[in-house]
Amino acid sequence: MRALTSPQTAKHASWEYAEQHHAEDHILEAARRRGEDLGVTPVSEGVAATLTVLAAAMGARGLVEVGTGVGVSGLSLLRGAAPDAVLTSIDPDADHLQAARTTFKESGVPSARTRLITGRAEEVLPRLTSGGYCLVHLDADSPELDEFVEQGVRLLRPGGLLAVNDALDHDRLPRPAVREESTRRRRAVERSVRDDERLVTTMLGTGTGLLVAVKR
Ligand SMILES: C[S@@+](CC[C@H](N)C(=O)[O-])C[C@H]1O[C@@H](n2cnc3c(N)ncnc32)[C@H](O)[C@@H]1O
Repeated sequence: MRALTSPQTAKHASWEYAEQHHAEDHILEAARRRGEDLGVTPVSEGVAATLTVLAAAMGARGLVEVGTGVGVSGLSLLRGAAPDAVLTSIDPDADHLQAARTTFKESGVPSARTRLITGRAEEVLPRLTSGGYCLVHLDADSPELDEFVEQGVRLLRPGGLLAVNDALDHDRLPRPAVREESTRRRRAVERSVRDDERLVTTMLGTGTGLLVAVKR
């Protein structure tokens, strides 16, 4: 009997189903609408849910994020983290940070649990304490992505977790013919994380790829 759907179509349907496994509440929906207004693409629903689960599994207390955006990923991290966890999140765009503040406020996150820093990660990350954090999330496309990864590993305590969103560069990374700068950058990051003996890593297919690594 002929298959009704191609393997690719079936695979895509499974991915879409998995993305929506966790229905989002009205607070994250409102944050996503603010993202549309500002031209910010928040992490996907599947990535948001994965970040919550990872933060919960670790009982994360100190978290660092590059690319606050409208706060979808930040709130998702805090929802999984320990009740006294503090999220340090960095973004150079004041409008994005304001939108994220609204997201945190609407969710009832006390302001003491977020440290929102207006700045570029390449300037801010080197000032943060080595080994002082449980989880580092990177979600900003930058020519300095490899440096953010190196800084992220430096910031993690042993057992800490690094997560890099959009690690498959909008699904372009698996196509060898694609040689966009952003794709090359992510290929290099994937290789360096995989080859780094300090790390245990895997690539999750959620969203457009979530590269995760634990520091030994
Ligand atoms: C894809 S959005 C982040 C979305 C956010 N994680 C969320 O879920 O709402 C990328 C963000 O990275 C910020 N960004 C760009 N360059 C940056 C840099 N060098 N350091 C820190 N953030 C940067 C942008 O201003 C933008 O808000």
